[in-house]
Amino acid sequence: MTILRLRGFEIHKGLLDPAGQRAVLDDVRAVVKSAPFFRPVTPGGQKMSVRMTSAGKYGWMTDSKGYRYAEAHPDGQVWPAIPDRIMAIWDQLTGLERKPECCLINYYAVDAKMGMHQDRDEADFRWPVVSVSLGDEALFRIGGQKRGGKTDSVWLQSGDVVVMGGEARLNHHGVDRIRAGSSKLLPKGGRINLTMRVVD
Ligand SMILES: O=C(O)CCC(=O)C(=O)O
Ligand SMILES: [Fe+2]
Repeated sequence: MTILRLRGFEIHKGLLDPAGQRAVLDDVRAVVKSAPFFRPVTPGGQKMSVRMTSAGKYGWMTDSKGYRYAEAHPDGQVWPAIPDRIMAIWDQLTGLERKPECCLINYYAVDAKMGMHQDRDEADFRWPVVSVSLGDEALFRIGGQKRGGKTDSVWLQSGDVVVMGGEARLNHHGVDRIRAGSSKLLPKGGRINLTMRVVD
């Protein structure tokens, strides 16, 4: 197993083997059954291209009222628990007693992307963010703590897991594009990304 370090992010290449990816995908499907994907709208009124849902005490969401963590899905139901197998990835890579209270699930159709941003709606940036890639490859761009400036890009493949922590916790990052047809994991193509965060 190789670990790449890029701008302070740790990229664990192929942490999940194909069987592990399928098992995590089954867990994601169970979450999505009770908390269906929705299409979030930015505070500025733009529909995001990704579809989202969450597991855990909190879900991350955005609408006209702003970016925030919410204790209920837009349909009013509480979020399902973070599946054990997904939590185990957090345990393996961070070794922390503290557990994430949110696992955000993003679905990228092949034409979806995510603009450069920081993950900064959490209370304490000393806790890392752990990000799992499933399905088609994504061109992931990493910058610094300030907007603009130099960036580096890397293709994330199914089974890769990124740890965004330490000095790099507030580095800007985004997804420029998805490489259609690059994985057979999702029958209809596209990509799923899971990000685990400590919220409170
Ligand atoms: O899809 C990814 O790899 C990153 C997702 C992300 O940055 C986020 O949800 O905050
Ligand atoms: Fe992010």
